[in-house]
Amino acid sequence: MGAGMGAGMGIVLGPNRYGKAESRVVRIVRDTPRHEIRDLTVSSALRGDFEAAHVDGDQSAVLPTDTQKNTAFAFAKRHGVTSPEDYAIALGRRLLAATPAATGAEIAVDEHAWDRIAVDGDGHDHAFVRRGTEVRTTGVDVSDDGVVVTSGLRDLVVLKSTGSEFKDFLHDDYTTLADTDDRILATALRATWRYARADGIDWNATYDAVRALLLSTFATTYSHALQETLYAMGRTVLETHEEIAEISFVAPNKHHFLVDLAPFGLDNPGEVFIAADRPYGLIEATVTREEETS
Ligand SMILES: O=c1[nH]c(=O)c2[nH]c(=O)[nH]c2[nH]1
Repeated sequence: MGAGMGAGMGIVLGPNRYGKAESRVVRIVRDTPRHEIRDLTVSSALRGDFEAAHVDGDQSAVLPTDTQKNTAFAFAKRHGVTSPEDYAIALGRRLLAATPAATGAEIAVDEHAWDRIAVDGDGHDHAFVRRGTEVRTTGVDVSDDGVVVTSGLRDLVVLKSTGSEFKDFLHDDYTTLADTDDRILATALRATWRYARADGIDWNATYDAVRALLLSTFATTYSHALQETLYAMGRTVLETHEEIAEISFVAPNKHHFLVDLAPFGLDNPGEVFIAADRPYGLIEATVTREEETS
């Protein structure tokens, strides 16, 4: 009963809980060249006797939601993520133990599944494709001039956990970004390619072949920038498919920021990242044949 609130009016605090929702925790295991990825959305909530925080504005029993978030990232390193269940139990126990007023800690973990990109029949060591997000697209223009087919895909989400750098870029007074020799490169690719003709094309086989080329080129090309990766993918497609006149890309740079775990006595050599939602870089490029531009 909240003595300090609604005194005499019969108003009391009902059920309540609080926590940090949807921390995007990405854990890379990189003890060997064959990396593993666990990609989690983690939410925590504490329940218990937090009446004083609501009724009296007294935060002394409240473990901040910011601390709950920090613990989620630190535990991705300290405890590791062998399964969402094991990680969630460890995190829940820790938050409960750290908060005397809590009687329960609820942890929800969504795991986003990644498959290794297949290159020559083998799963790549550090390049991954997100399971089940992509959409195949096509648009056709039919007129007296003929039929123009532009096909493609969107939301092909790919990530490489090494083999990507970004440095020696232009600096001005507002530049704060540090050079990096090793970063996560990830994007939700949108690619559209225009066919040079509409006759005699095996649409399904071509789609499968282009998709496979995009993936294998992403996986095997060392990246100096997303721009270079897009150009490499486009060039390979045009070199391999004479029936394709031009290919265009729209690629959000899905930033993964290394989490500073030093305050918790933990190093973080490229293992625990926060997957940022927005803002994101947006890189767009068309790769075409010389005759198309003249
Ligand atoms: O691949 C990249 N291209 C950029 O143009 C850019 N800009 C930036 O801040 N990071 C990156 N990464």
